[in-house]
This record gives sequence, structure tokens and C-alpha cells, in this order.
Amino acid sequence: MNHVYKTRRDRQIGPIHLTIEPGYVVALVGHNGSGKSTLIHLLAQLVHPDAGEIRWFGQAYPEGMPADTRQWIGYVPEHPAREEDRLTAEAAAAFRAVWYPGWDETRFQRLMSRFQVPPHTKLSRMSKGERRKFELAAALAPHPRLLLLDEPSSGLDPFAWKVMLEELRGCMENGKTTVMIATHILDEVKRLADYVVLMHEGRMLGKLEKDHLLENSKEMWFEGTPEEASELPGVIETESEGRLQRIVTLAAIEASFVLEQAGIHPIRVRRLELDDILMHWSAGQLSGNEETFAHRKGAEHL
Ligand SMILES: Nc1ncnc2c1ncn2[C@@H]1O[C@H](COP(=O)(O)OP(=O)(O)OP(=O)(O)O)[C@@H](O)[C@H]1O
Repeated sequence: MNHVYKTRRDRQIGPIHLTIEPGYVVALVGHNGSGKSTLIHLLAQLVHPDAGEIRWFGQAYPEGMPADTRQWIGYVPEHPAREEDRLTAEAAAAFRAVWYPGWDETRFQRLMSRFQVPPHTKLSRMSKGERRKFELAAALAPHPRLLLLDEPSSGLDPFAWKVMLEELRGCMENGKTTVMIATHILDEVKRLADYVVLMHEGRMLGKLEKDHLLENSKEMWFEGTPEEASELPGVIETESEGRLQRIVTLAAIEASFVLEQAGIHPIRVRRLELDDILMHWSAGQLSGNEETFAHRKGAEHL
């Protein structure tokens, strides 16, 4: 997505500037109304951008995506489309199989049975969770290269949620499926994501590697002066009690390096929780670009 904008009623979504490498899982997070579904709709080409360019598998399709490219995209919407409501799960699957030449009926049946979805029930009569499980099975059945999931776990019971995670992990094993998942469930982000993209008030604040995000945001205690504490990189909070200093830093790798250079060994180090990190990121305390201290030249030994 290259400098993409989309106006939605009174809110502008964008600029979105995002590259997703094949075979990775990207979690899309942000407050309600921040633009996550709009971003997914743009990627599913349900809406077109007002400005900017989107390319799928290296190709732009401003006039509409051809069916032979669309077949590579699986999509689980936040709210299921009503058109198929009168069909049973089996009939809806048969209909979709026509549009997806890669449809794998064995895989679909296996998923339906793992998720315990009633095959002969009309989609309109299904519970929210059953319908969601059908949508997941149908999206996975054609072995999509790009899987777009908009709050997929909404309505799932904990057992089905576990199955979903297992199946998504299974998809990742061949390294060919790229997944974008909009979610409010941080456990899902922790367990699945390679990268985290944060939307805030319509803007994309950045894309960061999840492991780096967790590794680089820490609370540390050490013996030193308040000046030493406040001068450390990425510090957003300090507290001092005599010689004992407590800091919260969003550049913990760099801060540890500086402390080490000064011959100071932290007494205690604690990772921040993902929800706290996202809050600091939303508040603009964390830069969302991918350059990291550990990746910078000369710091590889860290
Ligand atoms: N079909 C639409 N027509 C006009 N405006 C829309 C439409 N869909 C969403 N919007 C608006 O666009 C903005 C972004 O909505 P979007 O659904 O993308 O947010 P979201 O991050 O997915 O929210 P949530 O977490 O609540 O699902 C909101 O201000 C919303 O009111």
C-alpha cells in the first residue's frame, strides 16, 4: 500500500504506507473506529482508495482485480455478507468452490468437522460463532496466498478459538500464506503475529516486529543518579528513591547498552505488557519505523 487514503464519512483513513512480506502474519490493532476494517476492505478491494496505490503480489489493479488473482485471497469479514443467508453451509460452500478453483473440499470438510459446524443448517439460522467458524473454514479451504481476517475470533468459544489458532499456525508452516488479522485480542497478537501494525485515528502509526516490540519495552531498576536515569534512551517514566532509580524505557536494548558502558548492572528488569506498549505507541511515545538499535551498523553484537 503506497500512500493510500480513503475518506469514510467524516474521517480520513491514511496515509497508509505498508509492505507485507509474503509468509508473515501481521496483526492490525487500534481503537474502535481507527480504520482497521477500512484497511482490510481496501486489501479485499471491496472499496477503492481515493489516492495512492495498492499492489497485490506485485501487481496493481485499479480497474478491478481479475478473478484469477482474487482466488488467491481469503477473507473473513467482521460482519458476514447477507447474500448467502438462505443457503445451508454445504450449499454456500459449493457456490464458493465454483469461484475458487483451488477449493480443497477435503480440507473444508475437515475444518467443518473440527469446528463442529452443522453442515445442513442455513447460514441465517446459525449462531454468531457457528457462522464465524463456517467463514473461517470457507476462507481456508482454497489455500489462499493472502488471508484477510477481520476480528476472526469474535463470537468464538475458547475451544474453537484454540482450533482457529492451531489451523492458522498450520497455514503458516508452508511459509506461503500471508495473513493480516485485525484484532482486539492481544493474546492473539502475542501468539500469532510476526509484525504489529498500529492504526490510530485513521493514521497508520507504523509496523514493528512483535518480538522486538516486546524486547525493547522494559521497566528497569538500577543504582545510579536521577540524571543518569533521565538521560537513558527511550525513557518515558522515571522514579527515584535515593540511589535507587526506576525507569520505563521504550528503547531498552539501547538503554541496556548505555548502562553496560557505564558499568551499571540493572538490579531488576521487567518486560512491559503489550497493552501498555500499545498505549505508549498510540500516545506518540514510540516511533513506528522499523529501524532498531540492534539492527544498526556496529550494534550487531547485541
Ligand atoms: N461503510 C462506511 N461508510 C462510511 N463510513 C464508514 C464505513 N465504515 C466505516 N466507516 C467509518 O470509518 C471509520 C473507520 O471505521 P473502521 O470500521 O475502519 O474502524 P475499525 O478500526 O475497524 O473499528 P472497530 O475496531 O470498531 O471495528 C469510522 O469513523 C467509521 O465510522
